Amino acid sequence: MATTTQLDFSLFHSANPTVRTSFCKKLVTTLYQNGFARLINHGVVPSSEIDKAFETSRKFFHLPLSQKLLSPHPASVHPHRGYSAFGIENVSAASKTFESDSPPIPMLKDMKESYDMGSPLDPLYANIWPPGGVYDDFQKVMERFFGVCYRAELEVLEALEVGLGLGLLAGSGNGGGGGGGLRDLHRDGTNELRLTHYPPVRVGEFGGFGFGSGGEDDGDGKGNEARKTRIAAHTDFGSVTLLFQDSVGGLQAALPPKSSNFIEIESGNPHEIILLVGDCLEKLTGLPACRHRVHLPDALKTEKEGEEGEGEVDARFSIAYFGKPDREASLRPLVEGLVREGVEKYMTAGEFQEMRIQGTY
Ligand SMILES: O=C(O)CCC(=O)C(=O)O
Ligand SMILES: [Fe+2]
Repeated sequence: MATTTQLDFSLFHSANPTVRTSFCKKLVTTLYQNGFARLINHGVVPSSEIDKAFETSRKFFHLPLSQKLLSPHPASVHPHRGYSAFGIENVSAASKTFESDSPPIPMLKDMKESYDMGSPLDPLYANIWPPGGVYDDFQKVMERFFGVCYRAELEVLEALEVGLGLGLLAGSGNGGGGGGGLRDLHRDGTNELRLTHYPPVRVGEFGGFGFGSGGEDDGDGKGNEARKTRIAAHTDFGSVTLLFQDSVGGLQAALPPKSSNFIEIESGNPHEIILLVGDCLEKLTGLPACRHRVHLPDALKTEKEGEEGEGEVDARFSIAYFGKPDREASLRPLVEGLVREGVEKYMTAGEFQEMRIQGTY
């Protein structure tokens, strides 16, 4: 199994400026090389809050389907809020419509159910909570966790500013003058949080391992019914994703970042923050967006030598916090070398996200 390095985020809080700066540079180098980083000792999202969020998520998904459907994700793409039952969202469909330099992504059905929420202060979209009596603590716990993650996001963005040498003119934004900090573009907190539950599944149901009728890498788009995964390969739309996972495994990232070679991002423990570079951060800084998926864990791949892949992969729970630039923020690169000559107007983050989300459902 590949091993991916953990970075000690407590060094960012060091009183010694040299230690702090060198940590930030290491973070940036790691993200340039991998598109993701594993942060430990961060303290910024307390372990007790993470445990509580996972416990709440488990309780929510264990409710009867009829109860979960009382806070349904609308049939349209907006608002991206509420509960999506097993088989509703198909991430590879969205990824296919997006023009990128990544290899084409064959159609795979996602085996998951999820619950999405946004900022309680979002002026555009309200959250869709379970009605009274269904799960009364849910909203309180999730809103609190959302706030904690936003504070963590701002710290991560600050570390990136230091590591990239940005933000020297912090406060100026990036409205054409250049040189503003990343945090200036993330003031509204119009971010999203997603709880995901991947039910237990037989090993043989996964596509792409030479049994069943999978075959993820042939990409002919046929026989979709048989091609299943937990979540198909994609990049996240925003700037930084803070991901928390349990110990089941199967989260995989393309390494090198734009390739189709996937390595497993091991589950250290649920308190680790897995930091993924998203599309907007790539546009702003040139750090490569992390193409990732959740598939058959490496530890179970030996089963492909077995009879019919009859073993079972445990249920998996994850929590993803998607930090995004403000809707009005321009995606003009903050790194001057990336600014394209002749381009006068860059898309706003809101316009870009809209383009990406169309086709997800
Ligand atoms: O479940 C995971 O670990 C990843 C989820 C994910 O990539 C997403 O929801 O965008
Ligand atoms: Fe993702």
